[in-house]
Amino acid sequence: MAAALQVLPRLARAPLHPFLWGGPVARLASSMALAEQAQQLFESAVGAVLPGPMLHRTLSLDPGGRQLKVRDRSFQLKQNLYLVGFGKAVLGMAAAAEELLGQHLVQGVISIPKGIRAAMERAGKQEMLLKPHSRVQVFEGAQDNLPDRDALRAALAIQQLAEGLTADDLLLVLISGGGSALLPAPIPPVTLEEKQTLTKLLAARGATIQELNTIRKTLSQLKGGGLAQAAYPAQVVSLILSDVVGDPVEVIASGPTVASSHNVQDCLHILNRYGLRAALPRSVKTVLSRADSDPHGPHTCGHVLNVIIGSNVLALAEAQQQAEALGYQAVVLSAAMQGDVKSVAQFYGLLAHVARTRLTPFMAGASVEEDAQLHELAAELQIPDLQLEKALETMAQGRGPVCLLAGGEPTVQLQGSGKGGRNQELALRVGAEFRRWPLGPIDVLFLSGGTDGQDGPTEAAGAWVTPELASEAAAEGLDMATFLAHNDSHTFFCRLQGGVHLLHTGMTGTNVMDTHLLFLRPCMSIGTGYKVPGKSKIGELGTGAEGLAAMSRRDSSIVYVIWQKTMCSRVVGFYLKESISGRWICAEKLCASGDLREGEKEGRGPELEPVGPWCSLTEAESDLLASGTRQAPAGNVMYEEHDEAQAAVKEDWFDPRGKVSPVQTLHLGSGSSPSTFQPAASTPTNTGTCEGHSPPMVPLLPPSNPIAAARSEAGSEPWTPGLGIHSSLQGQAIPGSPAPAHPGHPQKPGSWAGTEPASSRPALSLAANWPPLCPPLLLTPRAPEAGTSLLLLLPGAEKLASHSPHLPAPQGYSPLCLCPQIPKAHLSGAVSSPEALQCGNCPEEPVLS
Ligand SMILES: Nc1ncnc2c1ncn2[C@@H]1O[C@H](COP(=O)(O)OP(=O)(O)OP(=O)(O)O)[C@@H](O)[C@H]1O
Ligand SMILES: O=C(O)[C@H](O)CO
Repeated sequence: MAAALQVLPRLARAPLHPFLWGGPVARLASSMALAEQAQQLFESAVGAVLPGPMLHRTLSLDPGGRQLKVRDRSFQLKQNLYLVGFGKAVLGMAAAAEELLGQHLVQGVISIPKGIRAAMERAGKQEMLLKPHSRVQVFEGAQDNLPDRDALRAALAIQQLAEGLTADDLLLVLISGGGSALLPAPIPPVTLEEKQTLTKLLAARGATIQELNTIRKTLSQLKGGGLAQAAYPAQVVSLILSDVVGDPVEVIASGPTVASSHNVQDCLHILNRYGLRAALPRSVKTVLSRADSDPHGPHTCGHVLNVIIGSNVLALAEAQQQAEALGYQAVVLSAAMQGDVKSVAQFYGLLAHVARTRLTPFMAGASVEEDAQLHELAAELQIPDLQLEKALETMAQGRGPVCLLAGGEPTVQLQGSGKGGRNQELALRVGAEFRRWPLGPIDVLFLSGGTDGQDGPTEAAGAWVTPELASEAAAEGLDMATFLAHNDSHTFFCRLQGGVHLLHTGMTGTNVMDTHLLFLRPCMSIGTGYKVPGKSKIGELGTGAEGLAAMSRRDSSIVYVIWQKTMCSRVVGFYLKESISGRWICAEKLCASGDLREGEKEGRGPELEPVGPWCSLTEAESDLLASGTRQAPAGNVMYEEHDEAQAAVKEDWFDPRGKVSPVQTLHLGSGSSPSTFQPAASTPTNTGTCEGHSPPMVPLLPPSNPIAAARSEAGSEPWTPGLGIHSSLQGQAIPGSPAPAHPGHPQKPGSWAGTEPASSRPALSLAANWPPLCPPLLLTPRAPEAGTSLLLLLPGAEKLASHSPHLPAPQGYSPLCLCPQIPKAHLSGAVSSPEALQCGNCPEEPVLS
């Protein structure tokens, strides 16, 4: 006991890590499923970069309508305005330009992706469509983003228009991503087919867009400044929506109005790198051999103004704002995510793992090596603006759920002939990475989507995954590795659960690269269970109510803490912790949906909708958790084998309510401290759907885990922690009086009446009056004797704050001495605050007597 005496004051003073979920979490609690939130954020990102608004921000007419203003430059208008455009966002850009400048426009030609007009019409996006008798001629082509005959016809029409201009004319060039494929004009004798083959090969071998477009420019009449040269001596104003990291105007759509700074040596170098030099068609060799003597020199572009009107930075900023409004700590990791898709996936997988340990510091952390590995990976990816430290710091602040956002364009090296896209492949790879790293009781979701709405040659914009992906796939007999080996991510996601993981937006009419969203949401609720000696299985598993009842019985000796991993109301995994030894037991597939229906029959109150599949511990997680159960500490009854624990748990009775976030979680009431807290008159009820649900409960154990600290410092285990007080006891009679029927819950006869040890009484009494969802943690000595004090760790205001935006900033847990001299009256039903449990002589810091 002496050791404990030394520990306690320290415990009391320990700067407990606040686990704060601020006010906005209440909004988060509107309980949209994570996937819905992810899709909503993705859509908001896309919405922020729609072409019309961006064009209007850059262009204006002077009041007299004589001058066109482009940022701070002015151009004279005198029936001299022409327009050309090419790219995935150009239809909307042209519509906005026509809206503004229609009366001045003499003629226009645009080249846009096949089907985009019909898609916009179907979606009712009038603002993206040209007027019925528009002066702008539209060509649709480049099916699946590959240059074709239609695109070639468009390119020729654009070239013709440009070549016909005079020094009095002004050519407005609208450029966006996808422009290269939509403006193919190979230099003879290179044919369209030869150019197509070469670019396809380069892309498939993982060439970056910079490399790809260096080659394209050299083989094209219009790229690399060729269009500007064709329009000379007319004035040229290019409005560019960037889809390339860093917004390099010479790369976007292969820079048709920017002089190329590359030479033939650069091209040969690239072709060598991808093993394509030897097999080059003769025509390509011919053009390359002529290229250096006929460059599109810089002098040809002095008449050009190139202006970037938008990029994915804008999209990320909007999504960040939306994420914050949903209650997330949102950090933009980078707007320049690039590199091989495998490395990028590894980065996100490891980041989620490291992040998890920062968000749930009371659990085993990532090792120093893993941290270093993450930084190494980041360095290898050479992401110029990566905000990794900021992201990690944000998590370590423990202010609740985190959303990391990134933009960019990783590269895929095609090995197979499957159907997929960069985003779906990345998502699938990240899903596979999640399996490698134990993520613990935390909701994780990764989404990758192309802002153009079309990922590779597929109908989908991208996909989202969670750590459950591997088990979900296995349940449907889908082998992720095989699909990855064939670059068949789209087929994989189509087959998995009827395609629910796919992101479908249809063509968006814009294009600013890809968006990656990584959501990390601590999502545990907690309960206690117990082991009755002499029985071969866990007696009951459930919420704190059952745990308390169990602890109040002399014959129960071990409290288990059950972490439930939930996504919305759906429980996807369970973790049991033997709370004295701190060892984990994995309770995979703790229950099946059939059990729930069983519970329903028995009328045990609000039920979850059965929503399998139920378990999702990855193999790695299971192994890790199960391995902790092998060495049971002496004196504790432990399951030796993971399987046995699982079997026991499965057989057993449990209360499905324990698997749902409690119902009383939103707008619970207000008050400046636990003692003045006023529960709201009514609380939302569990409808069994996502609506009206709270965020999952916050953990009962304080994040910095004083128990572990006590244990390691004391070198012994004097405490029985984990006796949580659960809100479901609220309003119940306290021990000593006849046990009331728990609403919707069959009371076990005699489970707590009169048999509880003295040490449990304050907790039970307090529980009877404690505001919901404010469960204190009671530490009782292992062998409570008369006259023993207890240590009560009160979550205090912080827990309340997490559920009520009106409450002040939390101060952390406050330890409180509950001394045995508490008037008996206080233990018989009238206790309304922790203070009432003090005798008046209690020292400020708890002391064990
Ligand atoms: N089966 C596949 N699996 C994975 N990625 C693929 C697959 N097929 C094509 N890709 C990748 O998709 C990319 C082309 O996709 P997409 O047409 O969306 O191009 P994009 O880069 O968005 O086009 P742009 O930048 O011109 O707008 C290429 O990088 C290619 O490697
Ligand atoms: O068209 C292209 O070249 C790519 O989308 C990059 O802009």
